[in-house]
Amino acid sequence: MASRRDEVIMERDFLLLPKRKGRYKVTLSHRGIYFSPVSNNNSTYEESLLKISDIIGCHSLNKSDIQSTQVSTTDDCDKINDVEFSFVEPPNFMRQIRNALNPFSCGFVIFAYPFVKKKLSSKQIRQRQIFAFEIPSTSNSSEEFQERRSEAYTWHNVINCLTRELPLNLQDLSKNIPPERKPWLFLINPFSGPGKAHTIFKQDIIPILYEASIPYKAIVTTHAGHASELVKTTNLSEWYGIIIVSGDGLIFETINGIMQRDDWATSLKTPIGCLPGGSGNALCCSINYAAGEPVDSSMVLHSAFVLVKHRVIPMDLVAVHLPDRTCFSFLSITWGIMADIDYETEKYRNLGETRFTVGAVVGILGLRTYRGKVSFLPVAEYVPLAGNSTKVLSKVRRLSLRSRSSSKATLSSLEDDRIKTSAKLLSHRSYSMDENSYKDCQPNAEDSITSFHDVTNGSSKTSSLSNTDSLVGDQDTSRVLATDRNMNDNSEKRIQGNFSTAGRAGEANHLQDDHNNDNAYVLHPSMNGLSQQNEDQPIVENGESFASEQEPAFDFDQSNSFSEERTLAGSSTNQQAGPLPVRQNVTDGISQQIEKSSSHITVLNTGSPVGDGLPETGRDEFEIEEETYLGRKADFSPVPTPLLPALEEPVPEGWASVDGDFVLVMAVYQTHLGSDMLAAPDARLQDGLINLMMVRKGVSKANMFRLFLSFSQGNHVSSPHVEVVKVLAFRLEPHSSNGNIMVDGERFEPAPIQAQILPGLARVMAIK
Ligand SMILES: Nc1ncnc2c1ncn2[C@@H]1O[C@H](COP(=O)(O)OP(=O)(O)OP(=O)(O)O)[C@@H](O)[C@H]1O
Repeated sequence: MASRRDEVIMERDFLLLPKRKGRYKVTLSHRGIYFSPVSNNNSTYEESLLKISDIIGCHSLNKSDIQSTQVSTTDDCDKINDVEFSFVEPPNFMRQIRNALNPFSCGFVIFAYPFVKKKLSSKQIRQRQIFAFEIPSTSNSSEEFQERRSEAYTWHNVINCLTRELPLNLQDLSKNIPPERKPWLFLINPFSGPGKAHTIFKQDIIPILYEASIPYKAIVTTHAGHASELVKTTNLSEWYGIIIVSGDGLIFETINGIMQRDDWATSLKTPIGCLPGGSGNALCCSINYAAGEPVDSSMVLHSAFVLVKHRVIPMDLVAVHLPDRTCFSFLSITWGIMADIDYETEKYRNLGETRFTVGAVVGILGLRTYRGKVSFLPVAEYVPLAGNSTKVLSKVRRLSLRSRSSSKATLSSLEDDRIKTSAKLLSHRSYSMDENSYKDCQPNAEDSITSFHDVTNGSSKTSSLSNTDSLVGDQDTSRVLATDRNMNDNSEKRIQGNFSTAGRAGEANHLQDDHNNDNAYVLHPSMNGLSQQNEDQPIVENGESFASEQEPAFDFDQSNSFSEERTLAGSSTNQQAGPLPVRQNVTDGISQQIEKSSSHITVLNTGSPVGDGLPETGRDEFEIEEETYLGRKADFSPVPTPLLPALEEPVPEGWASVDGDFVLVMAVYQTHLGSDMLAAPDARLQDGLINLMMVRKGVSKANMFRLFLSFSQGNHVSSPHVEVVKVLAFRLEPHSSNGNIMVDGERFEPAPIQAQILPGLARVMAIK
């Protein structure tokens, strides 16, 4: 018997359906469900383990429960539930289980997605496995049936609590009843990428939602801008989260729609999930990568798994000031070859990711350069290239970031739905990157000594920072402090900004404020019914595959249930879309912050760019509202961007500038720009940093080919042709109107733009 290190929660004998061949001893622990045949002789059997971390749901096996759920459809829901049940037909194996049930069967079905080795490959991929456990009956009495039934419920409920990471009452297991989930809102773009988003949703996602007992509503977008219109007016509190089944364009549209609401700060707490339906799917790739899931063609299943098993995690956004508006980006800003590839291959989006490969070849063969100026606020010392040489004489120091492991502290801090974390800017050069807590970084003597990772020689150093220009990051103490040579003895020129992140409760909290949803279009998958197998995914029981019968393909359009826009009957607050958060220069922002005068968060005067309009006497310290970004109090006010002056004004002191000819300028804040483009390998969803990369004129086409080939592994960051700088803010000033500027895949005319990181502003459904 396998050794177990965790506590046994429940244990008893079961029969394994549909065969009922012999009894199995089944033990439930926090780690998983162990089971092995009960032998009548002395022979020993190997014990199997279904890990809780691989299980997405558990349904009751009780036949009467299944029937009662099926007949419990109301008039309102009839149509939807017809769709539900006609689509989620039991697959072959599930049908066998269903047929094996009798009216007195009691037990539970487990839906798990463990990693298995892919056939003819060394790759590990997740695969659906279904196990049905029935409690053997000992008599025909109704008392015995009731006992078995209530015991089966307890198993089913406890397993669901464990899979949803809900706290368990170990004293009285029957008290563990997981709360119903709040419905999820899916927005599906039928024209994204190769146009498969709708099919993916029907074939791959609905069964998984069913297995995980997640109620949902799906809206297929009918036009560009549809998602934005919806999220601007919908009562978002009705939904657990918004899940985008598309590419990155629809995520951009959704986030920017939310940011146009008056209550943007509150609304942005609605978690955003994504499923890969587009051609690049950069956020899906980045989320999968952060979760340790494969980032490849099997991504739909892995993304769906991450989605169902997610926690709510803060994600950085970037405020982008364009000449005529502000938008909010979650992915990247590109100019030069990457932007050209992205824009010029849009017409080939039906090729999926291949369009980027074709575009790269065309782009490199006709390599273009663009003249302009890039200014930025680095978090580490920036050592510029010598002249126009493509050889980096001295590499930029980069930060050594924390590991990608999950931060329980962050998650638990979110559950209070209060600010318990904050990132502080102690000066233009200092920034806390601690994922766990963004602890206070009040300057003191200790702070002047800490360590940084110097990529030039790969060594960690301890450095005294007084009068240095280096970023200092102490990973262990969660402190980052740096002093700026220009600011050190000049408090008037220091900025001390604080970006606070307020948390949203994780799922457990969401569930607590669940409510009855009477929306006619919300689908409620049965908690107890049986699911259709995704035909691409063989069902495996104990490692044995069960070929599924060919199910007739469901005609989605005929159902008329998802293929058209649905009004959110009863779900709209009729709230007017708020004014687009306007670009706010530092002066305005700080003036406003003074008016609010609050505790906790302190912004010191930034010096020159802030000068106008501020009282001379008030320059040292201004206070801004607590919960600047995410608290409810931030609603109805523009998003503060204290690092950015007005676009017409010069950049502040302490910024670096590079003027010249560029092949590429790229600012990335997610790891991936596509499944084959590990653009910023050490980026994190919530590290509060922009990875600014520049390739200057002079690089040969052969080297550009090499550079693009090295992209898939993220090795381009160590290429001598690529400058990588981690920055908090930057400005890009093209000297001509040629080319394209792409923000999250959306094109903008080449014109001056500037951007600032907004740490942890959004919420995503991910696993860290
Ligand atoms: N029904 C629709 N008809 C036409 N355009 C739509 C519709 N729904 C959404 N859109 C628009 O389609 C655009 C492209 O979508 P999206 O970026 O999600 O796909 P993609 O470009 O193929 O994927 P990726 O960004 O990953 O390359 C978005 O800007 C969105 O506004």
